[in-house]
Amino acid sequence: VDSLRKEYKVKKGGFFFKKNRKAATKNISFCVRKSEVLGLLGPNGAGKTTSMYMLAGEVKPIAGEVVLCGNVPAESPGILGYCPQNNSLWPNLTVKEHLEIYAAVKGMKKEDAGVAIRRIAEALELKEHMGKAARKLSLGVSRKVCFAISMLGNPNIVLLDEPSTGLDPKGQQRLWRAIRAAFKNKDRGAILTTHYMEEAEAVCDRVAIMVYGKIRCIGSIQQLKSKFGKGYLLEIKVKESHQVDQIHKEIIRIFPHAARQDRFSSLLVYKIPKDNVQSLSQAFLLLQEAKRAYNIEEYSFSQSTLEQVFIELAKEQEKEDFRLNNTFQWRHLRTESI
Ligand SMILES: Nc1ncnc2c1ncn2[C@@H]1O[C@H](COP(=O)(O)OP(=O)(O)OP(=O)(O)O)[C@@H](O)[C@H]1O
Repeated sequence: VDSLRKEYKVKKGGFFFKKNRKAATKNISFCVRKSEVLGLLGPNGAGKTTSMYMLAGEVKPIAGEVVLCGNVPAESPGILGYCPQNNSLWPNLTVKEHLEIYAAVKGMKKEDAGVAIRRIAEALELKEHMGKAARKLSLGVSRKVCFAISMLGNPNIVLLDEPSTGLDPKGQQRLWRAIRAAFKNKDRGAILTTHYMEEAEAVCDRVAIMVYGKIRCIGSIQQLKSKFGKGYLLEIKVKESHQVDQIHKEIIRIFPHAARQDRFSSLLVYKIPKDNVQSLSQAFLLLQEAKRAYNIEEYSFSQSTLEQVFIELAKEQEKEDFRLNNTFQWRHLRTESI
């Protein structure tokens, strides 16, 4: 994906903005490797769905280029599978009919289609729903059907726009297993948008975080945590509450800029800035010594979670929204006063 840009016309309060176009994606570029699931994360309005629409060919970009498998046309059968955010199913057709129609559209032979449909129905626990009309399906089952349709015919590239929305935890786990199995060590790749950090951690090999129409960062989850995580989280479970003050002093001695977060009599929680930790082995050595010296029940010392990284980066979009909204109100007021 090379420098993909999309702008929409903006209309607010019944009239157009002075600059009446808003960029939903600002020249985004990235690539998806074979056997990789690339996660596209971002706050609401960051431009994920617009990106998916452009990749699927539903929306025309104003600039940029998408190259699929060495520039094979997207409409070639077997190239692209797409699970859009909305469950676009025919209300009166059954699940089986949906799968058979899409298999035929994708050019699958009838025997191959039968085998593939049985296999995917089993993997996603869809068997008992095969004869039901789409309008009678729950949101979660409809979602699974859309995913199944996108995977039919083993496409080389699959676009999954929030595939697990509406699924219960067990259904999510099943779907994640199916996604992993479909792409791991296979000659194909996927782009998956999600609001669930757990989903990104479970299925994505790399993650791109979009903020305000731009790809703010891209890399493996570990790389993003190391680069954008603000530090570490230390949680200490205290056995003898009279020792809290001494333990606190010891923690400040080990990590001089540790910031205490919560105040419970038996739990101490600290945020530790990165530069207070020269080496992880040294930090664990000192914490082990403190554990023995103060009879600490247990402690955990962990890196920022993907969620914390996401929240930090998403703040940039909030700031930008605030700035734009205020500019707009100011213009609005001026227009009204004229
Ligand atoms: N048809 C449209 N007309 C005008 N503006 C649009 C249109 N579709 C999207 N936008 C705007 O483009 C920006 C990106 O929207 P998009 O739906 O791609 O974000 P998103 O990251 O998918 O959000 P969400 O997580 O809520 O699905 C937003 O500011 C949105 O308001």
